[in-house]
Amino acid sequence: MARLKLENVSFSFGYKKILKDISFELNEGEVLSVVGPSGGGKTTLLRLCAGLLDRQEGWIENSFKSQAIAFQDPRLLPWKNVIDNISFGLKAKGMPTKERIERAEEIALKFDLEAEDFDKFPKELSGGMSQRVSFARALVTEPELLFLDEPFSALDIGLKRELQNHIIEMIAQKKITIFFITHDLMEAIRLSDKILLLEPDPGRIVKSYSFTLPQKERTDEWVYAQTAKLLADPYVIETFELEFK
Ligand SMILES: Nc1ncnc2c1ncn2[C@@H]1O[C@H](COP(=O)(O)OP(=O)(O)OP(=O)(O)O)[C@@H](O)[C@H]1O
Repeated sequence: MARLKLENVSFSFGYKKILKDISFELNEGEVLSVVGPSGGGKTTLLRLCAGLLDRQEGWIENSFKSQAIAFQDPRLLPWKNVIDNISFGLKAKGMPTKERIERAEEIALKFDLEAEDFDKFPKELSGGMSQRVSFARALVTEPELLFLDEPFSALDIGLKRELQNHIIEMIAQKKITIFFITHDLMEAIRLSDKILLLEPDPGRIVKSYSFTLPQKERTDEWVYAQTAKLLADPYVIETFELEFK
C-alpha cells in the first residue's frame, strides 16, 4: 500500500528553525490535515512532502506513483486558455491532443465551468472560476496523492462548499489520498480522517485527532459540534493563542 511517511523531519530557513521533529504517516485512501496558525510552517511542510524543497534532517518516504497540488492562488499559465491550462499535465504525459482535450472538457464541466469559458484566458476569469480551473488541472491526471495548500481560503462560502463536495465525492469513491494544510479547523474537520495540530516556533505536532465518520455522512451539525469540542481543547487554545483574542 502506498504511503507518505515522515520520521523526525526538521527544517530551517537559514538559522531559523521552521519545523522540528515532524513524524506522521499518511496511508493510501486517507485524508490527513495539518492545522495551525499562519506562519507556523504548514506550507513548508507541504513543500517538503511534495518534494518541492530538499530534505535537511529526518526521513521522508513517498511511495505514491503520481501526485498533484492545488494552491491557495490558482497559478494558471496566463498565456494558455482554460482547456490548455487544465490539459497541460496530460500533454506532459504524452497523451494525444484529441484525447486530452476531451478529458479536460469533461472535468471542466464537472467543476461547473461552462463551454463558453473554455477558450478564455486566466485574466478573463473571476477568482472563483480560476480556482475551479486549478482544481480541474490538479485532478485531470487522476493523481494518487493530492496536496491541498489552503485552496479554499480565498473562496466565497458557496464555491468553497461546492469544491469540498467534489473532494468528498472522490473520498467516498476511495479514489484519492489527500494531504491538506489549512488554518481553518472547521474545514479540516469536514474533510479529514486525521488532523495534526502544528504549534509554531518551531513548527511541531502537538496533538492529533481522528474521525471515523465517513465524510459523506458529516452533517453541518456534526461539523459544528466537533469544531466546538476542539475549540475547547487546551492544545488548540494554546496553538491558536485563543485566550488572547
Ligand atoms: N523561502 C523562504 N525563505 C525564508 N523564510 C521562509 C521562506 N518560506 C517561508 N519562510 C518562513 O517560514 C515560516 C513558515 O512559513 P510557512 O509559509 O511554511 O507557514 P504557514 O503555516 O504555511 O503560513 P501561512 O498559513 O501564512 O501560509 C515563516 O516564518 C516564513 O516567513
